[in-house]
Order: sequence, then C-alpha cells, then structure tokens
Amino acid sequence: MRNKYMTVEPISVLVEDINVAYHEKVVLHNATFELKPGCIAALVGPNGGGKSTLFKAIMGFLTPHRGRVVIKDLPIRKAQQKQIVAYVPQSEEVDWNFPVSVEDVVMMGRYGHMNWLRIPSAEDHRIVRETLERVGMYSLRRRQIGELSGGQRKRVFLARALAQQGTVMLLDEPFTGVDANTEKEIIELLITLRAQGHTILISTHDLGSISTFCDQVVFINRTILAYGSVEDVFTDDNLAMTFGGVLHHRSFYNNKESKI
Ligand SMILES: Nc1ncnc2c1ncn2[C@@H]1O[C@H](COP(=O)(O)OP(=O)(O)OP(=O)(O)O)[C@@H](O)[C@H]1O
Repeated sequence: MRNKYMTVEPISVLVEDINVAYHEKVVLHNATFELKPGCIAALVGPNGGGKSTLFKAIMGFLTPHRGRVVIKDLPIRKAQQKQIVAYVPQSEEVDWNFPVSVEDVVMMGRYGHMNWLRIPSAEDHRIVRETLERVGMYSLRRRQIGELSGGQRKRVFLARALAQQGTVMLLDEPFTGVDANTEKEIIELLITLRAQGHTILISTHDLGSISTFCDQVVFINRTILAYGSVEDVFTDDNLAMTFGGVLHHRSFYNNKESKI
C-alpha cells in the first residue's frame, strides 16, 4: 500500500519561447521561464496578462504555435499521459450547476489512474477520502458542488488535484474569494506539498503573501517579463514593468489586505 502522503521526486518545468493564440490572435508572446524542482513559484501579472492561458498551455489544453513545454525532460503530452501535472482551475471556469457531488469531483482526479471502464478501486476510494479529509471537506462529500461556498469550492478542486497525485501542481488564483483562514490553510498545505517534493506554480493577486511562502516569482504581461528567486526579482522595478508603474510591493507588505 502507498504511503498516506507520498514523497515524490522533485522535477523541473521548462517553458521555452512559446507563443499561444486564440483564433489566430497571439496573446502570449515568446514566453520563457524555468521552475526549479520542488519550488513554489508565484505567477504575477495584471488581468488579461495571460496567466490562465499559460496554465492551459502547460496543461496541453492549448497548443503553442511555437516553442515547447518540457516537464521532467518529457514533452507535455507524455507528461500528461503519466499524470505528472495536476491543475486547479479558476472558479469561473467550472459549471457549478453540473449535478455532481463533492466526492464525484475529487474522484475525477483518479480517472487517469483507472482503466477505460472507470470503475474506482478500493485504493481510489481511500485516496479520495484522505484528500477530502486533508482539505477539511469530508463531511460535505455528498453535497452538490453548486451548494458550496467560494472557499469550499476551492478546497474541492484542490482535493481533486491532490487525488490525481501529480508531481507538478498548477493553481489558478486559489485565494480569490476565500477568507483569511482558508488562505492560510491553503498556504500551509502548499508548504507541506513542497516539502514532499512537489513543484507548484500559483497565480495570485495577493502580492503581500508571496514572500512568506514562495521561492520563485514569474512576472507575466503578454510575455514573461522576469523570473527568478523572490529575493532577486520581486522588486518594485519588476512590479512597475508588469503593472505599468502603478504598484510598489512595499505598499503590499504594509497593507496585507490589498489585492490588485
Ligand atoms: N477563449 C478565449 N478566446 C479569445 N480570447 C481569449 C480567450 N481566453 C482569454 N482570452 C484573451 O487572452 C488574453 C489573456 O487572458 P487570460 O485569461 O489568460 O489572462 P489572465 O492573466 O488569466 O487574466 P485574469 O487575471 O483576469 O484571470 C486576454 O486578452 C483575454 O481576453
């Protein structure tokens, strides 16, 4: 039987010179960066800057017109086949009226581990139960997903990603619409996942918390403007370049409530 919370071999993510377009219109240009194995990286940029588009390209949902995404020395399709990358989408991308329960959603994270009949094994059920307990949603497992609060919805999709047991985790704005306690709990969970070897990319508008739990920052606005360690690149100059000169990160340290 597998260890309850598995340790994984940390792996890197390389995004190399990708262009991504919707209907021929390029929205992400020549984007390049690398995530170090076993780090938490914040993806920071303005609304419409291309964060969700980048996640979809890394997931293989959108195919770059040029460039490549390499995960553990594998092209993205192979990495997806091996269930290496798990994704927590923005809440707006989910149809909350869909008649599925919390438990059903988390079980979807196991689909890639099942055969084509998709009959869950005892291990699948065990993993779903454990991940629901881990995010504090086990007692609500039978509830329809539309009957959850914003913070509970985030937890369910986090549980789905955990159930998938991907080594790389992509989280698109997990803090939007959640209260301070839930944000703290999600950060603690991410820190634990990093200690277990996971590589994590998280888009966030909460600049004030980045230096408390992230190792790397990736600045994005239609391209990657800068990336590297928090110490080296989380600077006023890079914030100004990314947001057009209107933000200074010291103001976020002083006012933790501020969000872009
Ligand atoms: N399905 C789509 N079809 C056409 N254009 C799109 C589509 N999705 C996004 N875009 C455009 O691509 C650009 C990048 O959008 P994206 O959603 O990646 O930004 P974002 O940084 O995630 O924004 P936000 O912070 O508001 O979530 C925007 O100009 C957006 O209008």
